[in-house]
Amino acid sequence: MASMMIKPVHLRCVVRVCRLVSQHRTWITSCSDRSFATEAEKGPKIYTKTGDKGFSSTFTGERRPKEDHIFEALGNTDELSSAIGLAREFCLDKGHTFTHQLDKIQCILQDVGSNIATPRSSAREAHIKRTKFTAQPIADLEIWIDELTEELPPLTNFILPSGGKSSAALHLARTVCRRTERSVAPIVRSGEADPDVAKFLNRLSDYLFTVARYAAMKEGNEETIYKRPQ
Ligand SMILES: Nc1ncnc2c1ncn2[C@@H]1O[C@H](COP(=O)(O)OP(=O)(O)OP(=O)(O)O)[C@@H](O)[C@H]1O
Repeated sequence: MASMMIKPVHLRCVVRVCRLVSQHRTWITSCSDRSFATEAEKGPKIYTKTGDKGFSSTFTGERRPKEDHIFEALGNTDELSSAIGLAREFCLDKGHTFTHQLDKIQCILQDVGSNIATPRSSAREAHIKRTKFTAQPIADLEIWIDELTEELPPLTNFILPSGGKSSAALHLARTVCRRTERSVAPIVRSGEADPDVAKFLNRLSDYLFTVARYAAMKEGNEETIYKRPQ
């Protein structure tokens, strides 16, 4: 989860590093051997050990157990972005033209994480302003779904996740998206996260289904059709 968002602890580290830099500035500028990097030059360590006892922090500074529904949803969002990242690599290998959409979605998922990590009940006005989730990404997904669907043959059968590596990886990302949606739903229902986050995830699984079919079609791969076993 370290790459998921800028944590409060990172902000604290930035402050600490700035202080260290100013304390050591005289030494740094007078040092002739620049290959001897100070802690301040290297930046804060990725591990703070503050999570070792099974508790972690929300963006609002609350300490909660790691099995809390907030961290569950954050973990799922992180996994979703990773699944899309892997699918994107397969799609890039095949020269697909929609990979910029996957890039954008991965960035939006960072915003989804920030919104989830900021429970409204403990958030100050500044937190809410900074982590507000807008409706625009939902509209973007709808435009992309409609454009891709126009090129696809109509769906007449149940299809199974298949159709080549790009397509199958996009289907896998779709299923992680649905798990993410399931874990976010109770958080939104309790008023702790923005309802547009849930809408975005709901639309994203439709987008991933559509783009998976599109990838299979563009690569000339057959999708496996469900057949009732005889
Ligand atoms: N297991 C987890 N799953 C999902 N989200 C997590 C998990 N652990 C922490 N988080 C969230 O992700 C942020 C970054 O994770 P990180 O692993 O750096 O936290 P930590 O375990 O509390 O700290 P550290 O790893 O430095 O001891 C945390 O501030 C918290 O909001």
